[in-house]
Amino acid sequence: MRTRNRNGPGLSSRGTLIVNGPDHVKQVFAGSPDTWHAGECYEIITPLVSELSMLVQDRQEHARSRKLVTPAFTSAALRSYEPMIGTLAEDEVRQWPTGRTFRVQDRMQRVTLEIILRVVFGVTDPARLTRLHALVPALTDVSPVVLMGLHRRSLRPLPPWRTWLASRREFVAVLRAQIAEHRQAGPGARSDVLSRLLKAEVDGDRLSDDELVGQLMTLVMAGYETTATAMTWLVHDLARMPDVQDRARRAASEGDTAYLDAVVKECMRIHPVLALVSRGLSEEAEIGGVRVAAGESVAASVSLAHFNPAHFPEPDRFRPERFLGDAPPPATAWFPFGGGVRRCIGAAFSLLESRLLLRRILLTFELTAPTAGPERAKARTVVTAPHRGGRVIATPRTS
Ligand code: HEM
Repeated sequence: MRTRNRNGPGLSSRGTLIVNGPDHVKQVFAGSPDTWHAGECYEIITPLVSELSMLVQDRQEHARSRKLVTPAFTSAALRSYEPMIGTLAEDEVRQWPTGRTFRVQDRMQRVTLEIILRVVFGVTDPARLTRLHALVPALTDVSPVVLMGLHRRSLRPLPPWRTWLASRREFVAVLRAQIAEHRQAGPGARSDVLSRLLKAEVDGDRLSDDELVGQLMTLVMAGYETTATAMTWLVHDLARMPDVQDRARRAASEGDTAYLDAVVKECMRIHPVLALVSRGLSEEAEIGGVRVAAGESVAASVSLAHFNPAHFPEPDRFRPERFLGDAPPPATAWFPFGGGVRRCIGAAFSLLESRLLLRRILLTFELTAPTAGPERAKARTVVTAPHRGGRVIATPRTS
C-alpha cells in the first residue's frame, strides 16, 4: 500500500484509495451518485439482502428506494417506536446475569434482533419470533468463503450453500406471511416500520411485495449486529471507566439525554464498528492529487478520521463532552454512519435504541470489568467487535 501522510490519501494495491482528511472525505460523500456508487461495493452481500435492497442499488433505483423507505425513519416515526423499544430494553436488562462474568455481545445481539423483529417487522406471534431468532443468525453468521460461493451456481447444491439457501427460502416465506398479515390488518392498525413502508407513496409509486421483502432483509442485516456491537463496546468501556460510568448514571437518572447520546457517540468514535465507507467509481476522478481510474474505488477511513487530533484533541481519551455544546465535530470528522445521500438510514433509530438501552443498564447495574486490560478489536463478520465478546460483571444497584 502506498500512503502519503496521516491526513493524505494512499493507494492500495487492490485499486482502493483510502482517504481520511476532511476535504477528501467531503469529496467522497458529496460525489455524484451517478458516478460514485456505494451499492456496487456491497455486491458480495446481495444474497443476504436481495438485489432489490437499497444497500446494493445505485443511481435512480437507489434514489427511488430511499425515498420510499425514508418516511419510516423520520423523527415523528421514531417517536412512535420509542415506547416499544423502551419496553424491550427494560425486559432485556432485567434478564442479565448478575455477580458473574458474561459476554455482553450475546445479550446485545439478542435484544437488537428482538427490537428489529418487533419494531421493524412488527412480529408479535411468539412461534414466529422464536423461528426468526434462529433463522437470522443462521443467515448472517456466514464466512466470507460461503458468501462468495453463493454467487456461483455450481456450488449451490453442496452442503454449506444448500443449507444456507434453505434458511433463506424460509426467511423470505416468513417475511411474505408477515407482509400479507399487515396488509390484511389495514392501514393504521399497527405502529411499526413495516406498516409505514406499506403506506409509503411517492407520486403514486409504492413498494411491491418483492421490494418490501428486500428492504426488510436489508434493515435486519444492516441494523442488528452493528448496533449490538456498538453497544457491546460501550458497556465494555464503561465497566473500565468508573468515573465516566458515574457521570453517565447521573445523566440517566436526571433524564439528561444529551449527555447519554454524547457517551454513545464518543464510544462510536473510539470503536467504529465499520472501519471503511466505500464508493466505486464509474468515471475517473482525482482526489488529493491522486488519479483514481474508472472501476476502482475510494474508501473513507472511519478509524483514521476519528483519531485526527485536529478535531479530537487527545484522541485516545474517552470524553463525551466533545459532542456537547455548540460546535460538535463536523460530518467529515465523525462519520460512523457514513455520509451524503447514502448515510445510514437507521442512524437515528440506532442512536435511540442505544440511548434507551444505556439508560436502563446504568439505572439497574454497576458495571465492573473482570480483567484490567481492555479486549482487543477483532473482525466479526463485517463488524469490528471486542475479541472476547465484551465480558463484564453486572452488580445490581442498591441505592
Ligand atoms: C451502530 C449501528 C450502525 C452503524 C455503525 C451503521 C453504519 C452504516 C454505514 C457506515 C452505512 C453505509 C453509509 C454510506 O455508505 O455512506 C450504513 C448504511 C445503511 N444502514 Fe446502517 N448502521 C447502523 C445501524 C443501522 C440500523 C439500526 C439500521 C436499520 C434499522 C440500518 C440500516 C441501514 C441501511 C438500510 C443502509 C443503506 C443506506 C443506503 O444505501 O441508502 N443501519 N449503515
